[in-house]
Amino acid sequence: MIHVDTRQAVHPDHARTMDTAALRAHFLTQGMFRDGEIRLTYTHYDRFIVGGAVPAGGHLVLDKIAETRTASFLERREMGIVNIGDTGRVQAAGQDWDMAYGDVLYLGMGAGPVTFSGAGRFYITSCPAHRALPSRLVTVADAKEMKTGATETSNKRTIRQFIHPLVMESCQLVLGYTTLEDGSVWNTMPAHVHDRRMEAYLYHGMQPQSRVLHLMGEPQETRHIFVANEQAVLSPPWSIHSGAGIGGYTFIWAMAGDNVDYTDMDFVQPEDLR
Ligand SMILES: O=C(O)C(=O)C[C@H](O)C(=O)CO
Ligand SMILES: [Zn+2]
Repeated sequence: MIHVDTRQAVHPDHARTMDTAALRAHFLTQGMFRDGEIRLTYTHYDRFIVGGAVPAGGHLVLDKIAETRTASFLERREMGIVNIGDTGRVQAAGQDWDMAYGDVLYLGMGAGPVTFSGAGRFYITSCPAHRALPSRLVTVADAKEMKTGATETSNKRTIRQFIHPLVMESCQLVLGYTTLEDGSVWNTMPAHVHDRRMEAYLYHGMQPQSRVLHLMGEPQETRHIFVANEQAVLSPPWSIHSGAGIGGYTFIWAMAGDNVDYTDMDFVQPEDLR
């Protein structure tokens, strides 16, 4: 079963008038990981798709969805998959990849139907592509690792870049994940925006009772969303995306837009946030 939820793009003037329920309805995705289901959210920000596939020992096939009106999902799209569960298998274009926890699989445009199996919990990201590039499994050992932040500022963390120009080629998709050190709570502080690219944050590895207070909005009109384990926030190009957690967490960041330059960020210092 494939379920798709569509989110329209929201103007920042509209977003600043929203109450909590409206902010959550437009920018938070919940319940993506359900046994035996593929559940996707299609956002009109850069036509990005996020979702989950949990085969739970069976097989799930992502072949096509009505929303793209294409013969197959990947006909004009590329995909990045992260396994946040136990070992599972992905098959596409006549190839099989066994994915351990934390592995990332890039599937190029035209790879055809995608089959998920095993004990994996697969986080799916996808955006339009303009040419077919080779599919590739990127393991944790292949990723580019960056240590950043400090204990004194409660934001010491490791950023791992997987679908990134320093590691491999993609059309629009840039993806990796960031893990907080014990005792550090803040991600992406100082905050930034990048009007050239939208971004999505999937938070995982959290205790069920834990929450991340995710900050969004224009830098001088910030809002917050309380996020639970395995929920994602869609970050419009005009929005900061930053958060502080109660307890440890990892978040998968994925983006698409005009460039694949990870360093293209307009920083906003804490004293300039409102
Ligand atoms: O911890 C961080 O800082 C991040 O992971 C930042 C994201 O990668 C990001 O926002 C990239 O644009
Ligand atoms: Zn960003």
